[in-house]
Amino acid sequence: MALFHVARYAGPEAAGAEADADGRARALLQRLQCRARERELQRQPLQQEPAGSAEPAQAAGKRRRRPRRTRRREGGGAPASPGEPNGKRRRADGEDAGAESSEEAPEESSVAADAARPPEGPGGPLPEEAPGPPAQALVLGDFGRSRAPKVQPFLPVWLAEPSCVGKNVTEGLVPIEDIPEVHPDLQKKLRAQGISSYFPVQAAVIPALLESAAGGFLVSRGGYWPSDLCVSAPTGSGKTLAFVIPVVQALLPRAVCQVRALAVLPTKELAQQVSKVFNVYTDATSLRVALVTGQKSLAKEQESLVQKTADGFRCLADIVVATPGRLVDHIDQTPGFSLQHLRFLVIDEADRMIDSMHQSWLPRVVAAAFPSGGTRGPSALLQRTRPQAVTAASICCPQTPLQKLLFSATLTQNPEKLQQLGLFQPRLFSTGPVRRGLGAPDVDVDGDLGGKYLFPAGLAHHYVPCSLRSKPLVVLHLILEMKFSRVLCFTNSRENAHRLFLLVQAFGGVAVAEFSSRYGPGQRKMILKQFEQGKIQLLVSTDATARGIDVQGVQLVLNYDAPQYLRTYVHRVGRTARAGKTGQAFTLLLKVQERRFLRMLAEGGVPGLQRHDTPSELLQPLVPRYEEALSQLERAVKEEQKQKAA
Ligand SMILES: Nc1ncnc2c1ncn2[C@@H]1O[C@H](COP(=O)(O)OP(=O)(O)OP(=O)(O)O)[C@@H](O)[C@H]1O
Repeated sequence: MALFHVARYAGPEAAGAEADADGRARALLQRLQCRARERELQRQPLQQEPAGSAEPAQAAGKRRRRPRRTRRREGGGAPASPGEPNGKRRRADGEDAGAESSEEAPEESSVAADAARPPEGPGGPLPEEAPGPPAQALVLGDFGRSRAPKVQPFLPVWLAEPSCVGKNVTEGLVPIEDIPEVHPDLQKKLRAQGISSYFPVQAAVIPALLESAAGGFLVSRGGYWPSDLCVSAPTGSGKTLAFVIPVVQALLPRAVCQVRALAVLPTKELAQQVSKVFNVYTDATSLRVALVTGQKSLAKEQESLVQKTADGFRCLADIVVATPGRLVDHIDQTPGFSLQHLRFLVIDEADRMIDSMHQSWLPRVVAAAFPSGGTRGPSALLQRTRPQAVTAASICCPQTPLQKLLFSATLTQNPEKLQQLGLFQPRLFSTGPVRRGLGAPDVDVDGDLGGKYLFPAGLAHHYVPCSLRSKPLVVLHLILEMKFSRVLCFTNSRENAHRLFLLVQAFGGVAVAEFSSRYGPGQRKMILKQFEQGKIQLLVSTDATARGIDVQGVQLVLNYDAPQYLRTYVHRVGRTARAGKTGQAFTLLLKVQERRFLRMLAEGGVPGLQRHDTPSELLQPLVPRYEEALSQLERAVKEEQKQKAA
């Protein structure tokens, strides 16, 4: 006889494959429970309900639908070809594969949450397949009988009590001269770039980083290792300069050329963007920046990293900006590429990089930075060991510490995920919301009740209810009506991006281009450049441009396909309203998507979401041209399919 029934508790942040597997298992369990309940109800109605009452049947019907809802994916429709496969995951080339997909591992997926939620209704009988416990048995996690109380996260102190940073980049600016610790040459460069004040996140992080690097390349005063830093601030709030300035300054007194700073980013485009910023601030210094993303051949990249000399190898780069896969290639295959002097490891878009930890790039970097075999020669003097307690012995040898710097607009608050990064006495800088403790509501630094993430103050959020057939028409209407010169439109798959691009092109009157893994890195670079230059009015893109990409003057972000996860929404809409500017975000929603999407945004604390209706009278004038464009699209798609088959 079973004494205990253990109902498993799934944490709120079930993610990735685990969540999928869990979700499937739970959906199966729910289906079994529902079936058992239906059978029970069929037996009961004669006792409880008057004959002919429709309620039990309805109730059973309602319950029957629940498990199906947990599996549904709201991918949105194909632009012009309903019935086409939609939202299919596709591996893009190299590092960008994950970025292309709209399926960012959910930080907290509502679908998973739905699946994890116990079946509703008190006193529901247990399924026949799983006979109930004896009356006197202790039932652990008895979800079937009572609703499980929401588990409050218990956060470590460093996560629960961050250093608060102002969220608004138009307020609380700090004039450059008010942070005199920044090197005069760098101040001059900032001014030359048109920057006269630091944004709040920069004003908080730059002095903290400079202070932790005050001991030069060696451990800080008193032999203490510097804390690793985590920075969570909204999109477009200037996080890049928050690490570029202090890293460049710390490396300026360059005794010998070694890789002392490494920035790892999830996509080639982002890495390129960050290396460009490093180049601006290292210009006219002796510091060299190398970009390793796989855009060039391995041999070409090796030439920028190391040079063979008579007695070994000479390092050519002080700062390396890399994508994780290519970085590991160089650790494995580039003779003389050493990370033994690495002082800063910058992990930008850190939550996304944690998702890519299965590639094991971080353990490889750490192993390369702390070689176990011991070093010979002059550098043996600075041989370092992993962080340890400060003792008289540990401070008698000079040591170069390795400091990890994490940045993201959607930094995870999940200690288990962060633990994978092996952070040393971490310190968090956050624009909130701050979790004040068990049961207390989240409060942001300005005292407002906040949601999960913060958004740029100048961003206006809208949603547009529409049907699958009218989606492309609504896009055309919005673009033609609003007359914005730079619009970024996101789809959930590269097929959708391609078809929408072909359709808008066939419609005419809009300078349109597409951005996805259909194009090679060189072409993608050119497309982004043209978009930045204003030669492209509408860029239809997969999520490859959703994160970090900083294109000046994007006034409108259109979610042609609604994003499935809040994190994806935060990053997509964050391509506009950057650096204190204003911007608009419109999300097209099918009827079936509305409820879930609005709930997701409400939980995420999206401020002032507005409904924007597009009555059919407004769309009507576009219909004749649109239908012509549709037939052109059909022909183009057939032609492409023929070419593919040939
Ligand atoms: N102090 C400043 N004054 C004016 N503009 C700034 C300042 N700091 C950064 N910027 C500009 O703000 C824009 C956004 O900066 P950045 O790309 O670093 O944002 P971010 O916080 O990294 O955004 P995301 O989370 O989307 O990657 C850039 O164009 C940058 O040049």
